[in-house]
Amino acid sequence: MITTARMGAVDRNAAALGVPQKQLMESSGNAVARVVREVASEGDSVTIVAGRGNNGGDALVAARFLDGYDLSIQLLGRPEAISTDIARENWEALEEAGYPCESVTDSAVLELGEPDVVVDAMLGTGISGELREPEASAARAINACDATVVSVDVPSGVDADTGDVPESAVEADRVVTFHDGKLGLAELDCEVRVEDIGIPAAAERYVGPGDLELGTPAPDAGTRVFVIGGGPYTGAPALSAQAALRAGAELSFLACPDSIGDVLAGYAEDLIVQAYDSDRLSPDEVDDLIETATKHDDVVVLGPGLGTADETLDAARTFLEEFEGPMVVDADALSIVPEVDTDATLVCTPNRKELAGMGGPELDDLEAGADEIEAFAADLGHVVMAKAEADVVSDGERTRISTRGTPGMVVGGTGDTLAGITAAFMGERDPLDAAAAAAYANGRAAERLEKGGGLLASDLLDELPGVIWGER
Ligand SMILES: NC(=O)C1=CN([C@@H]2O[C@H](COP(=O)(O)OP(=O)(O)OC[C@H]3O[C@@H](n4cnc5c(N)ncnc54)[C@H](O)[C@@H]3O)[C@@H](O)[C@H]2O)[C@H](O)CC1
Ligand SMILES: [K+]
Repeated sequence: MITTARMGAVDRNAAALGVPQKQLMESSGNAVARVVREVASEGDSVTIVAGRGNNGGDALVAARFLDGYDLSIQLLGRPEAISTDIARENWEALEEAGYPCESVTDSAVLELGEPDVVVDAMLGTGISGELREPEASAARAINACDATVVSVDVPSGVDADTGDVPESAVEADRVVTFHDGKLGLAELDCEVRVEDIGIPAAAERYVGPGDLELGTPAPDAGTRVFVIGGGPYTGAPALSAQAALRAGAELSFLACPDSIGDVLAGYAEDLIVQAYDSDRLSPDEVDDLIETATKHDDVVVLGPGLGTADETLDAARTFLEEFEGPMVVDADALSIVPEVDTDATLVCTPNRKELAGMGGPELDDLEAGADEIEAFAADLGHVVMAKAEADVVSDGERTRISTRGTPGMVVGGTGDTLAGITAAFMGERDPLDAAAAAAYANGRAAERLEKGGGLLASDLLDELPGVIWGER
């Protein structure tokens, strides 16, 4: 099963891999025609009712695969109103080649007659809410006639994600949907066929620009990130907190020992430092930290630069046990995740060594070990983003790989930026989608800098907005 948002992301990744949407539309149209051939006999009359989006475009392609039938092609609206280039090009090709095309500009004029088959291609995944005119009248006409109704992708009007069926929706006999099943089609009383349209498996497996779009909230999402880190180290928490801002967080707070508060504040005026009265994180601070994070619906980053003092790990353990919000767990805090029972929503971001230290697989090549990482994430019950040349992100059921980045990223601190970006995205996005998008953004930032060696994690910061809002 796939959501329509994820389907859109996979489409976009396919285009980035060199398989553009128009090619997918050709496959979709072909698949629609195959189902029409199953329900119609040679010479039967087939009426295509096409909307102005790509759902209509699929059916316009199908027309070219239906020689031998008594075809009628009705476009709902004026050709100038076709909303995508690829659908318009397919319309123009039909007109040019002399197919029986009509543009219906007044819904009352949709003359269905008594066709044997109607292809319902008014609306697919682009719909929201009850059908508007002229689609609503056209749906009534389709439902009133005796024809076998073949719906393209989804019966027009039905929400492919939720399965909501508004009163005005088309009642289909058959549905041809593409690439993968849609949750919203499961309850329908008709035959649903899932057809392969030639999307490369890599478009789902490897993160691409579609994942960036899917996992990145709008720049005004208003997410607050709360980094709990520092003590023995100062750079790591500052990088996480700054990366969160560059990735669109509205505010980035840093909770740290007061011994380093001034140092952290001195790194960047954009950070809000909340120092506690101690040399390192200890259980005494946890209640306050949870109260602050919970009150403001913060996304927490726990771990960067915390160190491994016993009392610090005790504090991290208590925090995990008691916090119930979204959080990224990185670095020194990772080792305790397997021992705690938590209601928080976690993305854990171990490198190879930390992964093994958590009881996960010992791997040289993370990509080759993706199945083992998936199994580990399933056991752990949290999203795992294992980091190396390839980053492997898994929630135990879904696994995505990012091969973006450069060898220069081995430098210290690039994991800290990744944790901050992930947190900024997690405020408004599914944790797996957020983590996958963050891996892509962090890696692309390094690629854009084109440094063979000598990359600094702090170099990535300036580059992030251009990647995130320029490439999504
Ligand atoms: N990988 C794939 O699955 C592929 C699917 N394809 C097909 O593309 C459609 C989705 O196309 P899109 O252009 O995004 O949207 P629609 O055609 O569904 O319609 C958009 C159109 O409809 C208007 N609209 C929205 N809500 C309503 C409403 N309630 N009443 C009337 N009109 C409405 C909106 O304004 C838009 O203009 C997918 O389903 C597949 O069929 C591709 O062919 C390739 C790959
Ligand atoms: K449809």
